[in-house]
Amino acid sequence: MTFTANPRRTRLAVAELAPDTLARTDAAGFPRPLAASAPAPHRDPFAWVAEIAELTQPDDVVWCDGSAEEKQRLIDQMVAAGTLLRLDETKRPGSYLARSDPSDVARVESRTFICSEREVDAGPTNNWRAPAEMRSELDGVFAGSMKGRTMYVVPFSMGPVGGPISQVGIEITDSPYVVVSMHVMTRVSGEVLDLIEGGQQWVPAVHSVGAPLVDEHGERTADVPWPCNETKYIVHYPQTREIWSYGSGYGGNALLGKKCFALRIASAMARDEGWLAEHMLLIRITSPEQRQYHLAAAFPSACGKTNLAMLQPTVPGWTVETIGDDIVWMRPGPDGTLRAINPEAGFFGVAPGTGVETNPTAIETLTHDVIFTNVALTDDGDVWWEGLTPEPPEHLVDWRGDDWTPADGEAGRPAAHPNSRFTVSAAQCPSIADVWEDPAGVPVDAIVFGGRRASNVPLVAQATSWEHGVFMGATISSERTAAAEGAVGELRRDPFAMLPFCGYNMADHWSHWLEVGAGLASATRPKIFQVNWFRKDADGAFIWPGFGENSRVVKWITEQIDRSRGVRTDAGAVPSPVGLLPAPGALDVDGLDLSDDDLAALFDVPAEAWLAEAELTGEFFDTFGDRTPAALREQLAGLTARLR
Ligand SMILES: Nc1nc2c(ncn2[C@@H]2O[C@H](COP(=O)(O)OP(=O)(O)OP(=O)(O)O)[C@@H](O)[C@H]2O)c(=O)[nH]1
Ligand SMILES: O=C([O-])CC(=O)C(=O)O
Repeated sequence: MTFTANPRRTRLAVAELAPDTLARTDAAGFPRPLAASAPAPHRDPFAWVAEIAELTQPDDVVWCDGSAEEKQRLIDQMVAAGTLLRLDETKRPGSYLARSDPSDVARVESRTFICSEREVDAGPTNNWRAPAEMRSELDGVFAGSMKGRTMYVVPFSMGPVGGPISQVGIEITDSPYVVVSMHVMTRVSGEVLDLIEGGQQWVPAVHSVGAPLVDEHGERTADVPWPCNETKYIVHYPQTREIWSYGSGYGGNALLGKKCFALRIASAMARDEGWLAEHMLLIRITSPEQRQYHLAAAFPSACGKTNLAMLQPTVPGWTVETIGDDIVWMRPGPDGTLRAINPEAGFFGVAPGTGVETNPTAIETLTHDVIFTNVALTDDGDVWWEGLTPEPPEHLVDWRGDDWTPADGEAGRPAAHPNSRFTVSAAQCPSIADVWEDPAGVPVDAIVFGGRRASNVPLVAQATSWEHGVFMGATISSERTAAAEGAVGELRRDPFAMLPFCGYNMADHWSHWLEVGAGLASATRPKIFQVNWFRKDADGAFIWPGFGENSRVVKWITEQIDRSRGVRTDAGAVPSPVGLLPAPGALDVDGLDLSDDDLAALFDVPAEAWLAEAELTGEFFDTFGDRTPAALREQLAGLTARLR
């Protein structure tokens, strides 16, 4: 095994990592627990790297520094290995296509585990396993898992390096695709090691594709473009802040700064430390009067966060700037406002459905320096996916590498995988706000919860109080999308859009939200709203035009904030059993091809259906037993009474 030291840290010679730190037994001869058991904040990163190398047995260990040269070197290596295909330089400069193994295309929620000491602390919505049991299982799984491969050590920051709301981690991975993606999605930097040495808490994250290049006889085996393993583990120890991921090279399973750290582990940190880690986009809105508002919105995976984050308003005089499209960390500031950052540095966005009509900003963002995964390849070396252009090209190579013609599409075989993605730096997004990297964050004025609902849920409603808003968040249901394995279209509860991402008991998450809200200054406490772009008519067509037209809803939301602050005195809303709805005429629908019946259908609150849903909400709350906050039970009783 050879170690390539981070050039900034020459003292990391292999001799210094040898035998002491690699010993598997302590001085008294007892088996030493593997890296996985020491609480993260006190762990020595160099000893930890040595332990993981000892366990996984790679050929080489390479410390990554986040430089452009490092990224290009790995890209060139992946092009040579067939993992990446270089796209035509004149059409898509600096861009590449990866085709994953067809079995490794989305997050695997059934193999995602929250290993808190007590099952009740993971709660009924998470897969729980006892930490000790999982640790010993993973010791076996990871033993020798990197044989024949290079182990990369990737120090990264979520949020600007050293910022007051930021956090750091180190991902160990045997996948160069993951390293290059981490370069785009996080801030990979040697400075992170300085922060860790200075005593900053950090999250150790181990990732292996689970495909050693040496067989059971010790013989070298050939590599494949997308190595992975049928068996997968996405494991989190929220109490000791650790992540172990095995068997997948894809997105949220493997880029461990994203869902694993920035949501599952960070949500547990946030609960302990009084802040919030949420599955949200973050935008800055400027009105024609130059008033500014910051809006954070939680939607389940593939329900429109990236689209709303890059909204091009159709209402004249308004602008929306992007700060983040997937994850938001919010911390009460010294002045009682809620300050928010986007901890990521890039977008890992859904390709299908992204076109000039729906998200022109994304299309502009994607003109160069992009890694596409599982989209289709055109005959002239560019990419295509369903929704990029109204008509598909005459011939394509589909996401599996097979020939494809429009007839295949008509036969129900999409050219791009429904969860195909682009990985691109946020800095190259034309609508990125100049404050997007402000370490102190932006003050949040509005919090929005959304989902994909064909019926029942109105286009927009405002919560009547913080508690009511938390109730709205806790009761989100949404139709399943292709972002995770499972039946697409099936309605499932997705509280706070965090069902797959909360690293502790979901009901405790609701209590935490109630507490954080109570601690905010009442004058600037964000107002909470619920939206639904996806309501359908009897023929199954979307009633609301969506996309850029969502700016009309955003405008009403900001006007409601103005009203709450006395900036406007006109009546903007009328009560309904489910919250405040826009008063007649208050939602700007000028110029939209929307009949009065359509508008009525968008805001219809069918009492019967809502009562049935309220009953199911009661059952859902019961699954959390007495952990469900009393305030939410009161909200449910209030809703039921109003509906009756
Ligand atoms: N009908 C309709 N579809 C929309 C709207 N906004 C987004 N979509 C579609 O929803 C899909 C997912 O949108 P994204 O914005 O990528 O979703 P996301 O929430 O960022 O997804 P993740 O990256 O998985 O978290 C795309 O196919 C979009 O075209 C809308 O306002 N109306
Ligand atoms: O994590 C992923 O693989 C992709 C993603 O953003 C999501 O599913 O919300």
